[in-house]
Amino acid sequence: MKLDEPVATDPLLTVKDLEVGFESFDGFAEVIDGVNLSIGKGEVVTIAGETGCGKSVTMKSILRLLNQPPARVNGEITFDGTELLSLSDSEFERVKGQRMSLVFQDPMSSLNPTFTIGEQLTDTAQFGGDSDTGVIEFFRRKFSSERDEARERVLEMLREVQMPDPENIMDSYPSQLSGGMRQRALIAQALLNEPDLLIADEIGTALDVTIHDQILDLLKDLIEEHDLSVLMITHNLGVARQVSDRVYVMYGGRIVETAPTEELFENPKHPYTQGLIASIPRLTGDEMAEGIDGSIPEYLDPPRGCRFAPRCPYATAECEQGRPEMYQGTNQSGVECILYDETVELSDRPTVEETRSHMTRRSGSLMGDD
Ligand SMILES: Nc1ncnc2c1ncn2[C@@H]1O[C@H](COP(=O)(O)OP(=O)(O)OP(=O)(O)O)[C@@H](O)[C@H]1O
Repeated sequence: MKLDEPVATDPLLTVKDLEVGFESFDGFAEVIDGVNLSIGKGEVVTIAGETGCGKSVTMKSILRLLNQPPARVNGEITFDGTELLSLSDSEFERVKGQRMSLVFQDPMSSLNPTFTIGEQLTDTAQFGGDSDTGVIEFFRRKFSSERDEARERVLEMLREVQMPDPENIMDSYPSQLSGGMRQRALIAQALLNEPDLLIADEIGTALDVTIHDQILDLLKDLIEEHDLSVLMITHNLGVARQVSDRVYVMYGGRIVETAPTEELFENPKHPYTQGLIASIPRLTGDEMAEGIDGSIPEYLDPPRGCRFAPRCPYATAECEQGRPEMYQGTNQSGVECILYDETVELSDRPTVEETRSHMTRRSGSLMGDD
């Protein structure tokens, strides 16, 4: 059976056959089940899916942030030709420190409340990629002229992320900044050491819509100016549409569909992707789907076949038998659903409107008016 997702041209990061499970008193939870993905040089890729689909576990596996045990991680993660999972901790920290950066969703928990923005960002600018600087060397450098140069770089970067009044912000503590300013500070921090790969987890999600849009616009400009490769994680397909070149839709620890962003929105194939798109609030029209009925699979005892089958309006007995193939389309797209086997008539494949009407009918019947 062919399960491979299409691969990026000139990949910077490749994840192959990733499997991640967690040991617990109740048993073994098989969360990530054979994920393949890749990010090309200069490409912006999003992993999108509902809460609990495994986006963060995938991201944490790439960054080796999961404690083993209870986690068990298998597969291959290759960054610019280097296999990451087999590196020693110090070798990995060096690659991560010098070439990857992270922006987390909650700026308050990522910034240290007891140091000023200037102190924290200058430390990153000066020591960002050096994970093994000794204490004596750390203090020698901290009080050398190198510190002034690093501070200058921070100021420049704060201006680049359009931070208002950057000189003043350098002397402020995180709690004195608004949510949007804190997010800008974190983006500045992430870019200080000119990474090749930026990983952004639900960036700006906690902010109100206007500020969120401003942050995404800023991010788009910075990605282009700094020629970054980006892996974004979001539960919001609208965000994926705004910033990414390509999208991976994740469900129940598997990639169920991938396509270039425009193609995914114009012609979503998997019933789950269609359900997510149908759930995006529409500004016109009087009917809006309420979201996909049901909940994500129980990872301690996941469905044997397609993990979406229990929630899928088109599921048949065959869907419960085994995992569907990843049917590859043209142009780096693929869908893991038996409806895309070539023996299925085009007219028997669902459209977003059909999926929307299933969802609306269900939510209507829940309200007792069907
Ligand atoms: N350390 C852990 N131990 C046990 N189970 C875990 C652990 N971390 C995550 N999981 C389980 O893995 C599943 C996927 O979680 P994950 O956080 O990756 O989802 P997500 O798609 O990123 O959701 P969210 O958008 O809420 O972050 C969840 O069912 C979660 O309970």
